[in-house]
Amino acid sequence: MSTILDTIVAHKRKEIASRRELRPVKLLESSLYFNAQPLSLRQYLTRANSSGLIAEFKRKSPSKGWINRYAPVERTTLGYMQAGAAALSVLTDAEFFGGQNEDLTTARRFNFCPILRKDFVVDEYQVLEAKSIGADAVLLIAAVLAPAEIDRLGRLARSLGLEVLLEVHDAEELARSANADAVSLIGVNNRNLHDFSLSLDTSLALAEAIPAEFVKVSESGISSAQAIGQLRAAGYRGFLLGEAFMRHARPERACAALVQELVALPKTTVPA
Ligand SMILES: O=C(O)c1ccccc1NCC(=O)[C@H](O)[C@H](O)COP(=O)(O)O
Repeated sequence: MSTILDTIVAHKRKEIASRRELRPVKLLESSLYFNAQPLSLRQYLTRANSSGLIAEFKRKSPSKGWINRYAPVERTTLGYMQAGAAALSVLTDAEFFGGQNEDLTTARRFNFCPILRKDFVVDEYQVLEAKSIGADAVLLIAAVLAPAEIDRLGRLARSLGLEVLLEVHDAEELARSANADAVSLIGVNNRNLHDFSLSLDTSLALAEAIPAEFVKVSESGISSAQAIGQLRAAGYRGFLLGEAFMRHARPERACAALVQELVALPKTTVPA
C-alpha cells in the first residue's frame, strides 16, 4: 500500500531535475559552506550532559497542515540552541512542509551546533546541496531507498564530512538497511505513515535490535520529559521534536521549558 512518502518522493524527483538546471553542481561546489568543517551530530548527542534534543524548525506537515507559519528562523533556532538543544533539524521541503533551503542557511549563520537537513533525499544532487547550504547531517529514509542507494548516498555524504541519520519504521527496514559504512545514527520514526498515528512503542520495541555502533534517535510524537526518560532508559541518545515546540507562538520557550524538566529527571532513567 502506498503512503504519503511515495507522493512526496514523486514530487521530489521532478523538483530535483529543475533545481539541477537552476543551480548546477559546479555552483553548489562554489558555496561558502562546501569546504567548511562540519559539526558531528553523533558527538553532540552523546557528550556528557547533552540534552539529546534535536529541535526542529517545521512550519507545516502533511499530518497537521500549518503548525506555525510565521515563526522567524533566526529567533527560533538561536533560541533552541540557547535553551540547551543539542542540535537542530530544519525542514527544507517547500511543497509539503513549507520550508526552503534558505531556512537552513539562516539557521547555520546564527548557530554553532550540528544541523540536520530534514528532507527526502533520493539523489546525489540533494546530498551535495545539503553540504552547500551549511548542513552537518542528512536524513536517509529506508522506506524509500534500496540498500544499494543507502550505501551510495551515505558514502557520498561521508566523503563530504556529513553524517547520515537513517530513518526506519520497523525491524524489517532496520535489518535490510543498517549499513555502518554509510550510516552513523539510526532514527526510529514513531509516526505511522499510513494513518499518521503516533506511538513511542515503535521506538521502545526496536531499541534492542539496533546494533551498538549506531547512535539511537527517536523521532516524532515526543512531547514530554517523561517520554524522553523512558526512551533514554531504552538506550536512545537523540530525541527529534518538531510539533511539540512549533505549535507554540514562541517555540524556543517551549524548548527551554522542556530542557528544565529534563534537568530534573531522576538519574536512574539515564543509561550508563
Ligand atoms: O510530520 C509529518 O506529518 C510527516 C508526514 C510524512 C512524512 C514525514 C513527516 N514528518 C517529518 C518528521 O520526521 C517530523 O517532522 C519529525 O520527526 C518531528 O516530528 P514531530 O515532533 O511529531 O513534529
